[in-house]
Amino acid sequence: MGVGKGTVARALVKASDYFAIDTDDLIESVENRRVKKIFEEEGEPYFRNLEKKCALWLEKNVDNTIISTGGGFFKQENIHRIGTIIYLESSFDGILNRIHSAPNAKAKLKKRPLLSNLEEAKKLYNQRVEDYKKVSDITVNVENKDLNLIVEEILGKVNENN
Ligand SMILES: Nc1ncnc2c1ncn2[C@@H]1O[C@H](COP(=O)(O)OP(=O)(O)OP(=O)(O)O)[C@@H](O)[C@H]1O
Ligand SMILES: O=C(O)C1=C[C@@H](O)[C@@H](O)[C@H](O)C1
Repeated sequence: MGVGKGTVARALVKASDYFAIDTDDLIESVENRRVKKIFEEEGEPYFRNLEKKCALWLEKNVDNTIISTGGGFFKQENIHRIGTIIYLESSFDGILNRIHSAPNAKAKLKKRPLLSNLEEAKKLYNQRVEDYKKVSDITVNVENKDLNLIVEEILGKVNENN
């Protein structure tokens, strides 16, 4: 949430032949409602089940594509069969600064139910940070780094990895 997935994905599309999709966007599209509404109206397990369905579909049907994912998507059992996993690394404060300095900061915070309580969000970040490192094939630090450099690093590391 707020680490720059969307921004980085859009820059990667411009700089390469890849196209990009986003798991939260796919889920919102098939449900015809926002993630926040899905959490409110159906609860988190229902959302996680949609992520699972999405993960199985991605594994079977999507290749050579940049897939940005929701922050909890890494837990999907088939994650390694979907593709190369890139971790955009940042401190919690780095993420918060990003979100707060975004021109649409208020809307962004409203959209993300798990960010509504900062203490809880920090707890979740601390719980996940080691798992993110473990699950990823490639790590790119994005804190205070120019977008062009991030793109260059990702494309370089993906080439090395394949
Ligand atoms: N390398 C960067 N340098 C400076 N600002 C950045 C960089 N990457 C992203 N940002 C800014 O940080 C904010 C959050 O980025 P973005 O919306 O891409 O995050 P996200 O991870 O896709 O968030 P969410 O999952 O909540 O949609 C945006 O205002 C964006 O312009
Ligand atoms: O970190 C998470 O678990 C989430 C992040 C968002 O992108 C959404 O996928 C949803 O709000 C859950």
